[in-house]
Amino acid sequence: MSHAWGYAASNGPDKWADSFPIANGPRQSPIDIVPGEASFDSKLKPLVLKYDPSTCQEILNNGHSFQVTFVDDSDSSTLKDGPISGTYRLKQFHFHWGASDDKGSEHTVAGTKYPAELHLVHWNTKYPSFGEAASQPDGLAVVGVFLKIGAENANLQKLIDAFDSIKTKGKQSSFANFNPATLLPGCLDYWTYDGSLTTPPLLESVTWIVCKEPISVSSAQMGKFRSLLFSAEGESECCMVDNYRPPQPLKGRPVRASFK
Ligand SMILES: NS(=O)(=O)c1nnc(N(Cc2cn(-c3ccccc3)nn2)Cc2cn([C@@H]3O[C@H](CO)[C@@H](O)[C@H](O)[C@H]3O)nn2)s1
Ligand SMILES: [Zn+2]
Repeated sequence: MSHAWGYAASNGPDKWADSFPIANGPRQSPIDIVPGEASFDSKLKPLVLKYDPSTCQEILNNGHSFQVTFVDDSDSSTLKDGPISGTYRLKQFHFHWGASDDKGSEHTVAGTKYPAELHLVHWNTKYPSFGEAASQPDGLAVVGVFLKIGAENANLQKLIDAFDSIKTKGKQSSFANFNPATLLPGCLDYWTYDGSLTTPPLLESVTWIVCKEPISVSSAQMGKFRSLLFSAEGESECCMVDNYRPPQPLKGRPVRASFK
């Protein structure tokens, strides 16, 4: 497989190890989180998330998901405390979702799949850049938030309203003054473990912080996610769905809980 990875049978997660052998590494993500096997750690601090909406830059279809990218040249939007030490800057957030409401999340909870999962990607400012941090074992911290079918989510709707301008791969448009904190659940209890990027290059540099409480999304809003395309303008249309990697072997890693 060339480096044109994707989620189809020909280039999807089962094929990634051909070009990215780390796919079979010791700390791959996502995982199935089994609450009864997670250990409460009283030393884990509450998450401190400080986001400045003015650092929100653009929304883009990168051919694998859609992402909202932030200006990260200062400590305006950061993650601190929780399981990490130091300051991590917000780089971007994106989602993974399914072709139907019964699947789509990357992490699962005792085998339960959610229809989608939000990832807020942060990099450790002890390193000079995202790219440098991405190759370090403590370089990245990703906050995962599950989406559960329920009431329409007005904050997600602000993203959906921009979809017409990013329908196809490579499309981007300016996207200003969005506060990612509006996508966080009310309770910030979390599970945490050492893992990896869930897309190639699958680098084992991520401290995962997965929130226990989901946020709501309506089934109609999920339908709008599925109106995006993996394909570029002029190519045969391929709906952007099932852009999730399935759970990977835990290989003895501890999963800690910030709550009893
Ligand atoms: N499912 S998840 O685990 O959360 C994520 N999965 N992938 C994510 N990103 C893509 C990515 C690419 N690379 C990377 C690192 C080193 C060499 C080549 C590629 N790491 N993560 C997050 C992401 C990265 N980027 C861009 O990566 C470039 C290469 O480092 C960098 O020059 C740009 O400044 C930055 O914008 N954007 N998003 S997150
Ligand atoms: Zn992701």
